[in-house]
Amino acid sequence: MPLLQVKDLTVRFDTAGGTVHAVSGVTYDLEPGETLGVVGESGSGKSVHVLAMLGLIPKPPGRIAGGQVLFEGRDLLTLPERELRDLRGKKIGMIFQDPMTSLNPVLTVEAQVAEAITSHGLMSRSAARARAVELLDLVGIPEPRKRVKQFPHQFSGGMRQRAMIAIGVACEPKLLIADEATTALDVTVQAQILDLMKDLKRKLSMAMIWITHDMGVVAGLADTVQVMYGGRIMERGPARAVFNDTRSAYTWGLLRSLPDHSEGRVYETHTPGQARKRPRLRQIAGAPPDMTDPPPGDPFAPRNPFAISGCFQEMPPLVQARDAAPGHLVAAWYDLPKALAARPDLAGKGEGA
Ligand SMILES: Nc1ncnc2c1ncn2[C@@H]1O[C@H](COP(=O)(O)OP(=O)(O)OP(=O)(O)O)[C@@H](O)[C@H]1O
Repeated sequence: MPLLQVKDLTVRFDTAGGTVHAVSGVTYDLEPGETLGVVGESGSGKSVHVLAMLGLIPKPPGRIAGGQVLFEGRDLLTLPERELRDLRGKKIGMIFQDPMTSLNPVLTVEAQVAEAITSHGLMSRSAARARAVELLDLVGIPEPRKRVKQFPHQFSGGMRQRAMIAIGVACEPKLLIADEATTALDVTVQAQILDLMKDLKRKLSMAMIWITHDMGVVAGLADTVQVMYGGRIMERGPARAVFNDTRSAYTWGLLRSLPDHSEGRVYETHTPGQARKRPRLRQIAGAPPDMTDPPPGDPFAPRNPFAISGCFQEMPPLVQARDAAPGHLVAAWYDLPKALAARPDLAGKGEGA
């Protein structure tokens, strides 16, 4: 049985400027131990979709307009707040970049890690303090016995993020959700944290949802990649399939606009028949959509060089892509491999478009 089943999750924000269609009909399953990378530009609904399932969106202006989120078979959207609060941090760990939910500057790291455990009644205070040292060791903080007595300002940015991860995994959750958890870190530290996460995933056999705007970050970490745009899933599938046999023009655009530091990572950005050499970096032309009362159709259509007339009329369903790996889904009226074959100027061999 899947650990998490998200069914038709739809979230709206009722604002003075109109209704924001933040998340529309998001549907997917997450298996125990699976790592899902959720990727998309700012405003694509990545954060809101997880905040909504955890009962953390402000209501109002937010509201769940439909759907179910089954975690171990129980619908999180109808769970009493007290039970949901207990689940958060215990069975579902969270690491957010948001400073509001990050470390408390006036408490020692020990107090904060121990609190994450004792607040769920899992251990006595003294046992939790001993566990805090083990957890710092687990996340690769040197001299954990000494470090645990220190305050967050005595830690470097990377070490602080490791401490946040220690808190996120303190109760050995079944699911860890990380939202832009490495975005503020420099590239070297980011790579170290990603290695740590791969290691932890194995040791704790937990499932992960890793949210990022950077395709490069999920390469090598995620089993499954889910690309979101305009509050919808545009493409989803085994990571290798999404990177190497891309079917959504939006994913293709994201892969072409990877920053320089992603060069040399483990994936190749090509579709069959395309040159293997990475094209020169190009931003996706155009601006993200205004999600207030969006027009019908595929939200990416106005920015999509391969859009056909149907893209402007009706949102395509998310379905198995033709001749693709099992479970490789795409929402597109156009056929990207064919469209790229017909537009060698866009497929690119390192020349600018
Ligand atoms: N409190 C709010 N009131 C109104 N609109 C909101 C609110 N929170 C989020 N939204 C809107 O919901 C949409 C989805 O936002 P979301 O934060 O999920 O995007 P994201 O893909 O996670 O981007 P980012 O990485 O910038 O957080 C956006 O259009 C955003 O403006």
